[in-house]
Amino acid sequence: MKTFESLFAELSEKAAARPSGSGTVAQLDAGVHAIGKKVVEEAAEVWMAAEYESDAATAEEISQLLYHLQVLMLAKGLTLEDVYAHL
Ligand SMILES: N=c1c2ncn([C@@H]3O[C@H](COP(=O)(O)OP(=O)(O)OP(=O)(O)O)[C@@H](O)[C@H]3O)c2ncn1[C@@H]1O[C@H](COP(=O)(O)O)[C@@H](O)[C@H]1O
Repeated sequence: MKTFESLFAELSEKAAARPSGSGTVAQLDAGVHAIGKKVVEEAAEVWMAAEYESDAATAEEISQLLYHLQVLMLAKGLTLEDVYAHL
């Protein structure tokens, strides 16, 4: 099963290799402003799913929020350690 760490490693490789067709590369090219909007959008979807949808739907929305947070980390050059230092 994919984990937060393994997804971050995968996305870091995509950012470096820039394979064609990667949504992550497209997001990074769109920039911090666009990625930030996706983070806010996904956060709202998490909230709505938690209040009105199933646990499974909520878990899926949370996974999407985590993905977009990782894309934002990459766009800003932040590492897992930078974030974990504050946990
Ligand atoms: N885990 C994810 C992931 N979660 C969410 N998303 C993106 O976030 C979007 C979810 O947004 P919504 O459900 O709100 O759908 P949407 O509004 O129609 O989406 P958009 O039109 O905004 O793209 C999806 O369409 C994906 O583009 C993800 N995109 C990629 N990954 C994983 O990231 C890795 C690298 O992906 P690529 O860079 O695309 O190769 C792979 O392992 C993927 O499984």
